[in-house]
Amino acid sequence: MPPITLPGIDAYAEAHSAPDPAQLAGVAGNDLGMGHLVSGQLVGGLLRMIIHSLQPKLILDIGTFTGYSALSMAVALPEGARVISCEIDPERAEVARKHIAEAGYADVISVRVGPALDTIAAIEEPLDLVFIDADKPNYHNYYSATLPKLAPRALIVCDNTLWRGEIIDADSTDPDVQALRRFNEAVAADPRCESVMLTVRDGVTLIRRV
Ligand SMILES: C[S@@+](CC[C@H](N)C(=O)[O-])C[C@H]1O[C@@H](n2cnc3c(N)ncnc32)[C@H](O)[C@@H]1O
Repeated sequence: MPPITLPGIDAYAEAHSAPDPAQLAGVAGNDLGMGHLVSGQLVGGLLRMIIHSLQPKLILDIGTFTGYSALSMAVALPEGARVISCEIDPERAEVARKHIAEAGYADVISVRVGPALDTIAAIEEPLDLVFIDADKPNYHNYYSATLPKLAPRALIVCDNTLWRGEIIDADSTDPDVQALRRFNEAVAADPRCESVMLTVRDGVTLIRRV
């Protein structure tokens, strides 16, 4: 993925940030030949910083893929806390379950196979942290479905909200760009929340309910 920052800046930031925890070795999507889909070291580190402060009990990870984001967060969780991770593709879910079991987190992370919106609808406990990183046309649906379920100090973290910088290309006809643009505009205009869009890697938006 081409960076949205100056050439070399992401590599510099990665070199001067905590490395991926050892439990993530081999989880970065390469076994499925799609390493570019994982959220990566900087986003994983940002999520762990949030978790250390927030001390969440329940995290929702929307978009499991190989389990990289779920494991990135699980390693920082306090005792007794859990991650529910949503994946529509059964093959990817199996790969993720294998990685999660090998890392010793099978009791902490539950991978739910099926459309994430169905998984979200079945969750009754308050969500302390939500990481949205699945199909872009559903970002607004994931936001709408999780907002009413948030615990008082919860955060929603959304990946890829600047989409390789193409988000500001007014001529883009890419359906993902158009969906992300509609999502970004809706969040910025929603009086129920406060948000900040960070130019980290591919764009990361943090949202809290006010
Ligand atoms: C970008 S990848 C997730 C990467 C992961 N969060 C990480 O950091 O390693 C997006 C994943 O969302 C899954 N996905 C797409 N549509 C979905 C849906 N409707 N419900 C659940 N998962 C979905 C895809 O199969 C894919 O594995």
